[in-house]
Amino acid sequence: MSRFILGLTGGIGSGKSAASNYIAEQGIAIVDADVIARDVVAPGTEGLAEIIAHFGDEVVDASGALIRSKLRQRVFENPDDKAWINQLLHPLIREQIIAQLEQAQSAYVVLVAPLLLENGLDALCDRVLVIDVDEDTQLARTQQRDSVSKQQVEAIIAAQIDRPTRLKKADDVVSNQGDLRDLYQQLDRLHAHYLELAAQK
Ligand SMILES: CC(C)(COP(=O)(O)OP(=O)(O)OC[C@H]1O[C@@H](n2cnc3c(N)ncnc32)[C@H](O)[C@@H]1O)[C@@H](O)C(=O)NCCC(=O)NCCS
Ligand SMILES: Nc1ncnc2c1ncn2[C@@H]1O[C@H](COP(=O)(O)OP(=O)(O)OP(=O)(O)O)[C@@H](O)[C@H]1O
Repeated sequence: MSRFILGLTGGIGSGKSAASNYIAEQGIAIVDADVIARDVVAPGTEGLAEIIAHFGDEVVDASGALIRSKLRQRVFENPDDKAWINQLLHPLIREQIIAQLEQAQSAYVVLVAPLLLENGLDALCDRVLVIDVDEDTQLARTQQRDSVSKQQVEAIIAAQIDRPTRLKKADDVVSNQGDLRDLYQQLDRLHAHYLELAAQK
């Protein structure tokens, strides 16, 4: 692929969506793995049919839609269930990511994925930007956003790459410990840099 692809990652609740929404406002195309992860289990998909065959009818509601909170509980309480859902969904997600990256049209393209480094999706990218916060901030912001227990967020953090390893793999790091204005200021500088790098490619 000749276009410049920025991989954007970070742990749960680090601010990936806040960062990518801001970059999107600058006219940059975003491919979001979390959005794709929802599409591949939408009603009527092969992905959802396999989930029902494995977990049973209790993970879907009366309309046939996946009850995500139920699956989340199963997946992050049971390592075998987590391994099973990952082996089902990660190839489907990867395939869609590649298709969307090929179609994206803008000065550069951002691939946002919580498991960018864990799943080797960084191989698709020219550069990796990590959104970084400490674990207390991850816990506080995720619990404020979702109705989810501290224990469950801790289990999700434990299922992701550890912070020092993530930071070591980054080309660029943005700290999101401050307020959103502070985040946007750091992103403004990087965006200008990415436009230059993309123009050189
Ligand atoms: C378990 C599910 C149904 C829970 O859905 P829910 O709507 O509650 O959460 P959502 O999808 O928004 O994910 C929230 C965050 O959890 C983390 N997370 C999700 N799945 C995983 C996973 N398999 N391993 C580690 N962390 C994960 C990410 O940081 C993500 O941003 C869902 O996360 C899922 O289908 N996960 C498997 C697919 C996957 O790996 N998605 C991540 C994108 S590649
Ligand atoms: N700098 C900030 N100050 C205060 N709140 C913030 C800041 N950045 C993000 N948030 C809030 O913290 C929560 C988590 O941010 P966001 O959803 O962007 O994280 P994420 O990395 O995309 O999470 P996930 O991995 O769960 O998809 C959101 O409710 C968001 O509005």
